[in-house]
Amino acid sequence: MSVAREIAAAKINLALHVRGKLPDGRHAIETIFAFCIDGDRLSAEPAAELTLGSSGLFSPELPHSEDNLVLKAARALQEAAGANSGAAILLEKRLPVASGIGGGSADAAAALRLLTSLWNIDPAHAERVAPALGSDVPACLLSLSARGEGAGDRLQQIALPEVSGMPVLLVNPRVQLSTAEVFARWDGIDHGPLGEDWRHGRNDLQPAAVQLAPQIETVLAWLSAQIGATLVRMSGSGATCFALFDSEVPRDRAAEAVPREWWHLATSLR
Ligand SMILES: C[C@@](CO)(OP(=O)(O)O)[C@H](O)COP(=O)(O)OP(=O)(O)OC[C@H]1O[C@@H](n2ccc(N)nc2=O)[C@H](O)[C@@H]1O
Ligand SMILES: Nc1ncnc2c1ncn2[C@@H]1O[C@H](COP(=O)(O)OP(=O)(O)O)[C@@H](O)[C@H]1O
Repeated sequence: MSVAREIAAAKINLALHVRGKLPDGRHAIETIFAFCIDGDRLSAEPAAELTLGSSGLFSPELPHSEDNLVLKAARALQEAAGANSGAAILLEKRLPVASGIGGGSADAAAALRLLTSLWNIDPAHAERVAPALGSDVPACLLSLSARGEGAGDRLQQIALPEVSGMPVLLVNPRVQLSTAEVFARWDGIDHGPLGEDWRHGRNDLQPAAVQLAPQIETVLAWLSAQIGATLVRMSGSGATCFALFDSEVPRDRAAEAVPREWWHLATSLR
């Protein structure tokens, strides 16, 4: 039987500026999305019903399968396309849950791509259902570098030759942070737009995330002290932080030295 496979690529926000509030209560952001070559892994094969199984280090931390964004995405797509086929989906959960690197959004987007191909339906259905599944889902559906505005779902694809293929180290102090709680603690001050060069940008959610998880400052300081780290920042609403490197050797050396109680992933950007 044919098995379809997809990577739910880990997302990082190279910069994330919060500019204000939107009428729907969410926040207006300006961000640069970049994607790693690694992430969660999804596979699916045709079946009469829609089912989800999971494996992987972070599988025990996933919500009950009906609340899982993978099944929510699958049901939304089924409805939009009027498809009555099912699928047996498997999720290998390798990325920490609620960690600022896409997580559920990347899985939902990967499920949309996977089922679009398995059910042989128009990809426009996936694009239509993506925004309601989460502000980050349209970016994750694309999984290519992009500038995001609005709630993060108004996208403009951009080439980022300066980081394409660049080695990156992701580190999480093993604390889950709720995106809603972090946004709720944003100081309400517009610290200015994200200009042309994201390297001069910031992550405006960092102070709010640090209030909830002070360990983030320890991770940022640790990454900044690593030889060869050229830029260190927190991703999304945290608590995962990343360091960019010019080559793999110093990234791997840093990866080997990551304290054992933290999670890390040595990878590179697409
Ligand atoms: C902060 C970002 C940056 O890329 O990433 P993560 O930390 O989740 O990875 C995203 O904007 C997160 O997108 P996503 O994870 O899809 O969030 P959603 O499910 O849409 O929203 C969860 C909650 O976060 C808040 N939220 C989200 C997006 C936004 N622009 N403003 C908000 O205030 C709202 O309280 C919302 O109810
Ligand atoms: N497949 C999934 N992977 C991770 N989280 C999921 C998944 N499905 C649902 N969730 C829920 O979504 C929340 C993670 O969302 P969010 O905080 O936006 O994560 P992140 O910051 O990693 O993007 C978690 O609280 C989790 O309960």
